[in-house]
Amino acid sequence: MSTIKNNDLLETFVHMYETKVEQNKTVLLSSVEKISFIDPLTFYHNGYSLYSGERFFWKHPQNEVIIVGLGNIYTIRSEHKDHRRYKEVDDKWKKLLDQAAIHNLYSVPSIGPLLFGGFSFDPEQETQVEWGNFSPSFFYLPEYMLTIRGKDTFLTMNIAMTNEDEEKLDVIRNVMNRRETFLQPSLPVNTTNPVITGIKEEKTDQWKQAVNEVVERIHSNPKLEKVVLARKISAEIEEAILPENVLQKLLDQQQDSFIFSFEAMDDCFVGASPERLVRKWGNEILSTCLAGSIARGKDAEEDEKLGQALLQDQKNRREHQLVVQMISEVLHDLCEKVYLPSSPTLMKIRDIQHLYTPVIGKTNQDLSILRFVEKLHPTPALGGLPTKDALEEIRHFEMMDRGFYAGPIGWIDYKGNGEFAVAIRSGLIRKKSVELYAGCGIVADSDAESEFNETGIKFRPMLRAIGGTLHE
Ligand SMILES: C=C(O[C@H]1C=CC=C(C(=O)O)[C@@H]1O)C(=O)O
Ligand SMILES: [Mg+2]
Repeated sequence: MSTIKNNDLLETFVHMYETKVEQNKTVLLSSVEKISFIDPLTFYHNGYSLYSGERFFWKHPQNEVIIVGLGNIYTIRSEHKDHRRYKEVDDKWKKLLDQAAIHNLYSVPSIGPLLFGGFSFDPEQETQVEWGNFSPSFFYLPEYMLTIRGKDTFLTMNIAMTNEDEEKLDVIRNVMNRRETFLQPSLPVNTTNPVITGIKEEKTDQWKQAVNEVVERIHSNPKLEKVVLARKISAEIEEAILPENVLQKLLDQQQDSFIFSFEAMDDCFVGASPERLVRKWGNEILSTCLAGSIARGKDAEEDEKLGQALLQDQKNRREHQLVVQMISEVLHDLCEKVYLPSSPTLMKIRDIQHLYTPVIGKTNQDLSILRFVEKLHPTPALGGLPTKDALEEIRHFEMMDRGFYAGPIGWIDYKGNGEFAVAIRSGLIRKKSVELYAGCGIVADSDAESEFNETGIKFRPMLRAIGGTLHE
């Protein structure tokens, strides 16, 4: 199946090791092979018994790339609770890459050593128990990684070795031999629905009251323009739910979204987000403004009417415009050229339609994607405007820890290419419970009841994927 013969691969690894090793340092060895196609969810599932709690999944909305990681051979965290967390992750990643020997004959993004993970929405927020397994800035490098790009399938193997590892050849051989286990066509993933024994949401009236209060504060504080408030619902499940089951449903039902999972010990953060924070590919930057929402119609005619109504609705246009303003300012600061359409179009996904404006920039190649993440997060589609004031309102009114919900989630490869989605339409699977999150942009003319309904629609993709419904 693989294009590299095992003996050659072993020799390559040993040679790479010998050229890089220094006393007591971790050496990263990485090799990329082109392999025959394997279904990405099968690969994910094949990693269950050895790597449960250390797997990730990523699918681009147009299937441009699918990346699946198994095993965690190197974790990168930052304890900083401010903007320094982005640079710290970047520095640690570059430092590890300085010690890497990479065998890769293909010049496509998202193969070879690649860091996957994300940042919590608000590092100043105290971590609540449900997010205990997710450090607020948390990335890892997988041992095995499948990348599918168009017709090409690649397998990356990463080995982290220190000079103290005694049986170096054995370490390398073991990693090489194990790879076949993950490339087997396995039994199909069990797709039975979990039995949901209860869905609860605390304090819905209090949430609507908070919307009214935020509206008042926007009226009384001329500086404050927008605050995004989120709700959380918890579903209790009879038996532990497998991330691959949820991913399978999301792949079937949410084809136009980024589909992701990120496992941390017993827990898994999973979602289907329509919103890109930023993509960097060479020196090209793409960010997207997504804010302003309306339901889908029952038929094409009603759908079209609703879409037109959304395009013309002043409240939603304002919600959207504040995001465009912020994202285009950031791109103007960091890019040499910026292309911004003059008005939004519609993005229609299964349950909802949004106002959508892409922003394209050309930057200096040396600028890290994490610099863009730092400057863009949180956009006013998740935080508000001005950012600092909005975050204070969120801390005060939401009374919960968003954890990774609405934070940046994605990947960076060793060449600096990468993509981050905004982790909305998402949930945290924890053994027998799932926490789901959904938010909405509150502006001066928001109405609590319709914001409540809008978040209700935003819960649907994840609720459907775990087999539940929300009775409103
Ligand atoms: C915060 C969320 O959605 C954002 C993205 C698109 C539209 C939004 C809105 O219309 O309010 C939100 O800003 C969420 O889904 O949890
Ligand atoms: Mg909205």
